[in-house]
Amino acid sequence: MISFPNAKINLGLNIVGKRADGYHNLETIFYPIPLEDILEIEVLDHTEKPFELSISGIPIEGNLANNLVVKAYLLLKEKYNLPPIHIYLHKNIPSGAGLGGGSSDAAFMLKLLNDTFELNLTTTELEEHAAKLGADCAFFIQNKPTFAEGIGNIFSSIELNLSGYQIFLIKPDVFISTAMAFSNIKPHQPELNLKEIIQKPIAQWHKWMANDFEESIFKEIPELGKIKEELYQAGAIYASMSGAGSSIYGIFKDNCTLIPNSNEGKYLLNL
Ligand SMILES: C[C@@](CO)(OP(=O)(O)O)[C@H](O)COP(=O)(O)OP(=O)(O)OC[C@H]1O[C@@H](n2ccc(N)nc2=O)[C@H](O)[C@@H]1O
Ligand SMILES: Nc1ncnc2c1ncn2[C@@H]1O[C@H](COP(=O)(O)OP(=O)(O)O)[C@@H](O)[C@H]1O
Repeated sequence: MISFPNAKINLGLNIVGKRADGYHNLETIFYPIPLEDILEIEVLDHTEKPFELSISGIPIEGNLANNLVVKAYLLLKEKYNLPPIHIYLHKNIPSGAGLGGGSSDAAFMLKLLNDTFELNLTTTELEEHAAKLGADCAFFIQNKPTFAEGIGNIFSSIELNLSGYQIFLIKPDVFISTAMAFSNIKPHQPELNLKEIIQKPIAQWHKWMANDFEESIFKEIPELGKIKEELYQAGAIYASMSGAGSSIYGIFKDNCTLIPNSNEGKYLLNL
């Protein structure tokens, strides 16, 4: 069975407080975008190994055994005694990009296992399992526009439809540490709640909606701020960094003339 885990962008990201455990409370909107990995599983009949994993496409750093698709499989195997499987993962979503690719792979793996082995897990049960694998992971179970708060793990669905718009996404070749990004932030309450901002015309969003990571990250890596500026100059009606970076996106009213090139980390997507 095959599935296509998609990426997300953050529309606005407010860091609203620091918690006693050192983590930060935030408010953001996760919006699914059609940039997709490919994930396939096949039952292995004659093997001693619990699983095999083949990965292709954009390289992922880190140990294969730490891959979130493996963690998702082992999580359900422990409870439901699943047979050995071969996992094929083709990465099209750049990692370390603020696009949630790893979390999406994990959530789609849970859904794939649920369907393939007829586990009859409910959406809520799938979300509970996903939450154990990463804060934003559960978002990809329902995979629809969502307002997130807490550490990015408390969800409420919102009405927002950007169909007909285009998004131009740029993943520059720079690394940003999420922990470092958080440590440079002074939490504050936004002037206007994100749920109210997205009711306004998109052309007004830039007046109200911000990604709180941008200020310090753009100071450290001016190239990123320049990319955002260039997206506005090219006609974007709203542009922002996604998550803790490093990708930057611009939303266009179906008139984007920028040239995509996935080898250079540039993507044009129809929403
Ligand atoms: C900020 C977001 C918003 O979408 O960025 P992206 O991952 O999408 O870029 C996410 O919540 C990122 O969550 P995630 O990427 O899972 O962060 P983790 O690896 O769990 O955390 C890395 C480090 O960031 C800090 N951290 C993370 C989440 C949070 N709410 N408060 C924090 O202070 C902690 O120091 C933690 O050790
Ligand atoms: N299937 C996967 N795809 C991408 N990254 C993965 C995966 N499994 C584990 N990771 C690890 O998760 C980290 C964050 O990846 P990802 O979720 O794609 O980025 P981001 O948190 O910036 O949205 C990567 O550096 C990688 O080491």
